[in-house]
Amino acid sequence: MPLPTIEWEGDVEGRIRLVDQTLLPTELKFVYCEDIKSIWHAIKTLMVRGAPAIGIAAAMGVVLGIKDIRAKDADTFLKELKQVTSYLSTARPTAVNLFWGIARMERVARENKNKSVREIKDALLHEAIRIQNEDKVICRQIGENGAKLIKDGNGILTHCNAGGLATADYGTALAVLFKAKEQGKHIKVYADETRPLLQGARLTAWELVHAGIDVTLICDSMAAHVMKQGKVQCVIVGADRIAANGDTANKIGTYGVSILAKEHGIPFYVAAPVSTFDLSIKSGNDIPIEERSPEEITNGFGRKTAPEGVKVFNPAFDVTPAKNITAIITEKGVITKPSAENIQRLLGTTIS
Ligand SMILES: CSC[C@H]1O[C@H](OP(=O)(O)O)[C@H](O)[C@@H]1O
Repeated sequence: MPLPTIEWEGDVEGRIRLVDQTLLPTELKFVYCEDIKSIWHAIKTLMVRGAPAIGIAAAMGVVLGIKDIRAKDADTFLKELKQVTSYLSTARPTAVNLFWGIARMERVARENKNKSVREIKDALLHEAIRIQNEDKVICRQIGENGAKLIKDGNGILTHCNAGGLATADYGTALAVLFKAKEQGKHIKVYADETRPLLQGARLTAWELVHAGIDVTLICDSMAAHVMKQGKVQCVIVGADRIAANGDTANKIGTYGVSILAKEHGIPFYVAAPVSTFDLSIKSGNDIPIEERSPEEITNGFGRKTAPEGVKVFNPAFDVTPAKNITAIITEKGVITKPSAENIQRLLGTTIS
């Protein structure tokens, strides 16, 4: 049974329960967020992370935030709701799902503005839970669509974690692997450890070991060698924001892997829900790239690994150009050789 990454407990006065992913793989611990500051902190510090999971966390964070709104009328409530959503929007900049989740909540509030404040709050809670439950279905559809690209005996390289822990429970890139295994395909996965926060080593390897999938952990710098040895027949990664032309922001290092894949004639797949597309952004040049603290590199997991005062550059994401992407796997279908035209053809012009 897939592990629930994040769930709501109770009614509108309830709380969020989530897996604290910073403790994995050594400790599986559920923690509770009962106010908006604690969910903001959980997103910021990657206790909960991964674009779809961040979207769910933001939506549930809105429900935490409105607990403190005492407005009796809908107009005042909507004004105070804006303060809640503006605050949540500052947690992390790159994964568009955070802003997509918030926008869905704001839309529901507007649609219910002629009701009582209590009814609006109930509608917002239902929407947050709907977003979580939709993600469970969407990820399984991504798995179904992507597994068609996987052949029995394939070696597959992945980067970072786009597994159940990055979503409600089933993953995007890893959903394809889970589905391929369910179909009886024998696959061998090579998981990049993914410096500096090691989501590949700590999370992807953990998920795949528990799923009984053959996984080999490698350092990021080994990907080229493994490809040159003919061990990899395809690469599959997640995404945090996909521009209208198919340029894709994902964990730092993904762009380099796409170049290596191209050099070795290996298909490079991105798996992502439609909600990760940002059609308001024409190309990857416009995707905001989060920069994180130097300590993630100089004090990785509690050990000093760099001289005092050394300059550090720590972008958490990079952008893979559409020309390096063989196909984008979504719940609506597979977009081969992604471009503004075929993305619009599959998605239409708006993303709900
Ligand atoms: C299914 S989205 C997963 C995506 O999010 C990760 O970033 P972070 O761990 O910083 O939230 C990484 O880019 C994954 O590919």
